[in-house]
Amino acid sequence: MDSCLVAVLWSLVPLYVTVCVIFAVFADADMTLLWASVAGQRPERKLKGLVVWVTGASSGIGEELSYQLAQCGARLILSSRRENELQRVKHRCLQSSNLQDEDILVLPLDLLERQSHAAKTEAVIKYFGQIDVLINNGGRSQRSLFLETNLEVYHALMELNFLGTRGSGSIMTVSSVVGLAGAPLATGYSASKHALQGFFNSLRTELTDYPNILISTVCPGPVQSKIVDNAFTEVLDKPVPTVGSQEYKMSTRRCVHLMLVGIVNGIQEMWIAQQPFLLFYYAWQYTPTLAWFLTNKLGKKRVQNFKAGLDADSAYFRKAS
Ligand SMILES: NC(=O)c1ccc[n+]([C@@H]2O[C@H](COP(=O)([O-])OP(=O)(O)OC[C@H]3O[C@@H](n4cnc5c(N)ncnc54)[C@H](O)[C@@H]3O)[C@@H](O)[C@H]2O)c1
Repeated sequence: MDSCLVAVLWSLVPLYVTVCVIFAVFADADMTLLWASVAGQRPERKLKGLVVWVTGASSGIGEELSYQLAQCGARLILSSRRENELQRVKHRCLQSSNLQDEDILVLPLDLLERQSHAAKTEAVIKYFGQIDVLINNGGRSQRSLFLETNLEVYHALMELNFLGTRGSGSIMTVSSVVGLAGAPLATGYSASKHALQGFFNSLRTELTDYPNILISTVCPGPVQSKIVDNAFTEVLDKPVPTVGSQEYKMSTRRCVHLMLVGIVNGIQEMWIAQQPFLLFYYAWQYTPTLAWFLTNKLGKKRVQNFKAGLDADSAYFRKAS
């Protein structure tokens, strides 16, 4: 190789190392999504007037999605099981945006009652005449050890997170980091998210003749929400005994902003997480042996903490006492 070219390449090494260090410390999403958030289409320009259906709109990520979509001028269908909570979210959407009452349809829906979904969809089409974006966000997590968990819990997780989430149209589906990797205490949850990834990754390719249909999958790491309060345990309807502070997790606002950037820029898979979780995604993708080493080390602590009665999430990096 020409010695001049070698010298130029060597001179670029510090720049490359600096970029990598900055990414490793500050990045909270994959590079495509971060680039789109800096140089891509703006959600407030692209979402105005679109009809967007959000499931799981009564709390956490879905609630924040509703507020940011309303501020972008999207017309909304808000769905989850509790109508009073949806009315509360609608009220706040109207207060914080220029939308009118008729721009937001509150449509209570149980994702487990699949026989009702066709009628609900017809109701939306009758009301708005179209659905531009469906955001499959509703779901529940899990905090229990496989050996202690009833089969009904696994059935419920697949019914809700996977089967309750199928649909048609332009679809954004909220998966998880555990849709790409595994995590102890979440065997059924992780399986349901892997099923989602497999289903939508296959469907996306089947629909390549329809380039206007975007099938997009979001894989968030830990995000502030009610997810731990609402998680399944080893027995159906038994609440999680210890829910620690969620404050160390990524803010819901930031996660949702990146999700909207992703959808308006046509990004098919989005990784959204603070460090060190984001680096973990890359480790799983490019260095599985290292990823397994880390998973086994951290996962062991997570199980020990859980068995000691600590909140498995906030105690993740602490030793059981
Ligand atoms: N918060 C996180 O750390 C995190 C990380 C990765 C993925 N996710 C995913 O994000 C999505 C939203 O979760 P969240 O963190 O906002 O939790 P959350 O518990 O605050 O919100 C979940 C929403 O889903 C709804 N829901 C649950 N069961 C339902 C049912 N049977 N029918 C209709 N609606 C139902 C709830 O009412 C609520 O509105 C979920 O799919 C979750 O798996 C969350």
